[in-house]
Amino acid sequence: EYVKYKDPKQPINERVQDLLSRMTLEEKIGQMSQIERANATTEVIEKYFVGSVLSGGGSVPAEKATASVWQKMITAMQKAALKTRLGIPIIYGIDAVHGNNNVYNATIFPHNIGLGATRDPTLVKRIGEATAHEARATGIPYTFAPCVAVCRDPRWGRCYESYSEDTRLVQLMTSNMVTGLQGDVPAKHPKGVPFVGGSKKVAGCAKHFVGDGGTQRGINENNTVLSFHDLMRIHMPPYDNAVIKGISTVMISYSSFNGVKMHENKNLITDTLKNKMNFRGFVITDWQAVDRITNPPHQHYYHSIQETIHAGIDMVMIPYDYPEFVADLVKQVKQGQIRLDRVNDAVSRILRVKFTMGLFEDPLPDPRLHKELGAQEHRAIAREAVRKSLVLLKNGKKGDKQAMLPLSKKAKKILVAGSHAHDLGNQCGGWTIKWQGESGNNLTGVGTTILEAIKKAVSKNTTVDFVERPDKDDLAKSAGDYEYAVVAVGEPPYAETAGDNQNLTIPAPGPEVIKDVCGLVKCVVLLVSGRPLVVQPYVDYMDALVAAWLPGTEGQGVSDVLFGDYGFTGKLPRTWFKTVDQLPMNYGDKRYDPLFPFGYGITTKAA
Ligand SMILES: OC[C@@H]1[C@@H](O)[C@H](O)[C@@H](O)c2nc(-c3ccccc3)cn21
Repeated sequence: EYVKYKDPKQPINERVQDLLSRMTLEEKIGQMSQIERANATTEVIEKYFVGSVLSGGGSVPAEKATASVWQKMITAMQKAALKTRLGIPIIYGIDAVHGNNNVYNATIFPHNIGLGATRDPTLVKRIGEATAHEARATGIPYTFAPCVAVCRDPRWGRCYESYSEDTRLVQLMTSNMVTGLQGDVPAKHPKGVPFVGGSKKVAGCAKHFVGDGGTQRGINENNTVLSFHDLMRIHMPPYDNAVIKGISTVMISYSSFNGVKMHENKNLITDTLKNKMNFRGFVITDWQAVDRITNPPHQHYYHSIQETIHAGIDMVMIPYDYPEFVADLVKQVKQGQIRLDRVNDAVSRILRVKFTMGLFEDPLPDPRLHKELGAQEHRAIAREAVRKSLVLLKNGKKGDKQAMLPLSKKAKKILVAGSHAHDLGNQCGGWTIKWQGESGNNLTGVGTTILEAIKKAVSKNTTVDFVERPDKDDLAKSAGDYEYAVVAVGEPPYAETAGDNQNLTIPAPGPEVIKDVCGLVKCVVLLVSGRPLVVQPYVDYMDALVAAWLPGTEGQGVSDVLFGDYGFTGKLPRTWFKTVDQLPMNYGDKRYDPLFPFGYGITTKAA
């Protein structure tokens, strides 16, 4: 018999209403549930009418799983969903935040702070497009990106996930990343209605709503204390850009605004984002965030469900305790403690996204896209992004006859030193294969370290010595042999609270390596970090200093610029402080005394 919601020629709102009218309460609440891959068996998907499955950071079907292994897993889950009474497809989500970064052999792009340094919106759009293709290569139609945080304090462990401290720069990059991931919204597309342009694009997620980058002292998930005016001036504008570009989903922040947990902030989620800004996609929680609005977590869980659903949450990321969530929510609706029209609104929004993105017509992964994973053209875009993200902060000492950079490719002998010279894990940072990332070279698959890139760039007659931690006395004997040294040091990989840091010093033995090597050999220091660090005490030792941020797998982007095939064009996306006791200190503050100001960057021409 004719089933309206299955007819793609019907208007989306009519398909939504028709399907909603056929659903039981259990089927509705199943759609509101997002569970973790590890327990998303076909039985669970069928029994709970699960609406969404996610890979938490590092959650993969198998170590070094190929694109086809990913697709097989998702296909099995999807077929289970399609077997349910109404055949509503699941939407599978993952954190593809700098490429499809959980996946072995994926192209790993620079993290957002580096993209902010490029000041190149069309590049960011192309990165979004490439990321969408690499996600679809693994059968994944939904990414929890872009993070549109405006990081106001680099002590925050997630500052590298923020494009900038400057709201307008974040807005510019947000518009372009959303468009790259989801596709260009058609002309006259109504503001706020979600849009995904077909099966090579993915649904995006603007996160973490709102003020995640404004917490006190940068403490992750903590309290953002601001006037409402300043919250709307500094942290809200990127969400308006995302909504205008048809963002499909918005993820709520663990943090609080003036002491109110964002996950139960009805005024901001419903009154502001949904009603005033007309966001028509779905609002999703962060991981176990309903549990975590209380301390200790999961206290009064029954009540927390009521508070968060009433605040405007539509989909709940309940990786493990979905049975309790579903039972509690069904009970509260049946007893009238949670209104059915709130549930209907949530489910309508979820269905609207699934219909819009064509999930009902195209529910299954497309094996023809396997080759998109780690494709050379994506690596070329990533390499371009690395080139444009590098910020040159010093280029020669006072009185030098000539600048230090670009380096000569024809030097007889050079030294490469430091913990970040030959370490892909350090180069990629957090959210890489594993949630926290990991130092070392056996994680990401295809990639080029800074050392490997340097070796490829120099002439075949150049000897390249790599000593990760040179001994000062040994070096003193051989220093004269080296025309110059490249010292790559910085931060180990980290994610979220593990990255919170109140002193922001360069981790040992970085400072010692800088002093030892640069004290004996002309040196350029590459700082590989998720944010500005304390460098003032060491700058005088250096002949040149480059902020490289977290460049990802395409290390040749670094050598391209070091050796002058391309000029330096990057500009600081955030203020470089002198000392941490100045923090928070942002461009535009009355008291502004940086080592290097927001927007600073020495430019050079290609040699
Ligand atoms: O990976 C899903 C989301 C991600 O999109 C969010 O940006 C991030 O805040 C986040 N933290 C956890 C997470 C935190 C602690 C333990 C386990 C998982 C999970 N997630």
